[in-house]
Amino acid sequence: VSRPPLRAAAAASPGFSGTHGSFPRKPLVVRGAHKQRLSPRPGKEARLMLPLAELVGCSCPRAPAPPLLVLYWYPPGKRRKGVSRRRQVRAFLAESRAEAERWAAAVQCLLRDVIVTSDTEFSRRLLPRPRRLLLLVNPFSGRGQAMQWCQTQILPMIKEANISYNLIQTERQNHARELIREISLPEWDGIVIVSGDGLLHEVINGLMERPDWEQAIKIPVGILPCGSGNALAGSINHNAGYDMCLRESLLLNCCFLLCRGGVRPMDVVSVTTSPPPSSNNHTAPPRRLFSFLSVAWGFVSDVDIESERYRGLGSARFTLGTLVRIASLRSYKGRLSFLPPTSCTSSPDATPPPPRRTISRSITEGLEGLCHTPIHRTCSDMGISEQRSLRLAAEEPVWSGTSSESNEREDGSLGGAERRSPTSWTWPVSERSPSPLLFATLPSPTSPSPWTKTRTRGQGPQRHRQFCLPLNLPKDDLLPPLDQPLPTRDWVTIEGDFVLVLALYQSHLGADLFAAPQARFDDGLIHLTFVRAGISRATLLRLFFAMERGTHHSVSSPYVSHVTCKAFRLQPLSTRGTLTVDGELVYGPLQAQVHPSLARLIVGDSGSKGRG
Ligand SMILES: Nc1ncnc2c1ncn2[C@@H]1O[C@H](COP(=O)(O)OP(=O)(O)OP(=O)(O)O)[C@@H](O)[C@H]1O
Repeated sequence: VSRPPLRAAAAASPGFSGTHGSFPRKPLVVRGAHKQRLSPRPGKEARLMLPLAELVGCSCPRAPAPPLLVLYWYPPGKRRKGVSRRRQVRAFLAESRAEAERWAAAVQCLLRDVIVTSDTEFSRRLLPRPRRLLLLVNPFSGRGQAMQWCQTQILPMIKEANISYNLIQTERQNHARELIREISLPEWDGIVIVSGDGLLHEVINGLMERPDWEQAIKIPVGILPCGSGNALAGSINHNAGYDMCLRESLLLNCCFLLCRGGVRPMDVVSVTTSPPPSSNNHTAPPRRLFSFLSVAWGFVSDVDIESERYRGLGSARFTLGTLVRIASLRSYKGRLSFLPPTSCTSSPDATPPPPRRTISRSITEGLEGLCHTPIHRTCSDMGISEQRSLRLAAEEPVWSGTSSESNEREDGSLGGAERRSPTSWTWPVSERSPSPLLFATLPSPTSPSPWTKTRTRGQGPQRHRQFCLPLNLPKDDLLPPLDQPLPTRDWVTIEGDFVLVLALYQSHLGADLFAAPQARFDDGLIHLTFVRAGISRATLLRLFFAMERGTHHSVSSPYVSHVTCKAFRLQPLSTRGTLTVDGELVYGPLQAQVHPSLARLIVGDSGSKGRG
């Protein structure tokens, strides 16, 4: 197309289709752009609608290129479910460079939600500054394709969306966590991990370990899935209304949503775990961490940890791990207590309650009477201080995007060394303690070579070393301390042999495991599924197959229960079975409470078929 529609750009926004009211200054709601051939070809439609919801960005190539407006579209694949989006580039020749730039400004205003009216004069001045993202890449996540996918899929799309970025490869376990504790956050509009869910767990905990955690945890976080489970990415994909998909298709969907940039509140669950049994220090206090995904005990966590050895299979490792574990089905003795949502009143943290009475009714009897939720009987400038956790920038590749700079700072105000040195536990004497920080354990600094795939995941807190938690962290006001009994009122307790206990707060447990269909990012609920010993292998298998479609709540079994709660406590009563938080190994007993909407998640905008 060689002349209009670009020629018409001087007027309001011709060429864009949308709705607006009769009052001329009412904000326009623009749905897309019409493309029309000046000389229609026989058999082809002259007019084509390019929906704004599929547009990622635009550019105007500099001279000596002709005055072009280039639009980047990523329409979803249509032929088969789960087929990747396809990149489409459409270039339009304008009459002058100024006109092309005015069109580019108009497109970007619409993409960045700048309010426009029918008499808006589009120009670059209306635009907010480009977004700046910090990308943290775990090169060993999943099948080790994260860097390759960065180059082939992620970075090109991010550049097309006019987003600037810095990219850092993590070198070892807890690298991202240390980095996040120290960077200057105002430099960034978001922190995006290019990895599996484990790296986001580090980022959330790094944010909560900062003295300024209250602001820090509000920085939007995003995920570009390169792991083998990709639970959060599956939830984001589902939330956008897209069909379930895996691998590159899922990555492209998530990258597209990231470029669109809408943010939603996300619940965070505070989890208090026990020190490792091997810990020499018997007086070691419980460890507190923050979780965005799940707590799992028994079957699910065993599969997660044991299937590490099949990592080369990608997400199929969980299928194989599930089959292996079903073949040698185990049960685990324990006690599970939970607080249903209707009965939440604050705060047992004053005087400890009298000893708890275990509810000894059969599980379905007892729970159906007590629970609100029906039990389905049927079943830096990174701002990084120069400590910067031990040689970050010098040795690892750091790429800068369109307008970002590598602006490392000299000031080490949050100096990590003092915080890393203590080797014993110290609790503040009182709330008025001069130190704003409390020392706790953190995984050992011993770092495996970044270039060998020695994954420390799953080796547990034995490797932990010291880290600091701010004193003013949000209180778990529904829970007494871990070593004290729970209130008798309102709590439901089940004791016996379990096959699994799964507490989930996202809709997906893996990209293809729709394990909590009712869950929303900010519903303020923990979705608990527990399966008691006695279930047959066939029913368990059916349960997992049904989970792929989210229909497992209709699998009929008296051994399977689904409830929601605000807090729970889990006490393993035998040494069997692993316990994981967001896929990372921890030790029980543990307890957890949801903190609604504490964090913010990049989920894409309403331009996609958003849910809720
Ligand atoms: N360079 C690295 N070398 C070794 N471990 C790393 C490195 N970078 C990060 N890690 C650790 O690897 C752990 C697992 O990473 P992550 O969950 O992101 O990927 P994954 O395990 O492949 O994904 P999934 O959980 O979906 O299987 C993280 O907890 C992180 O601490």
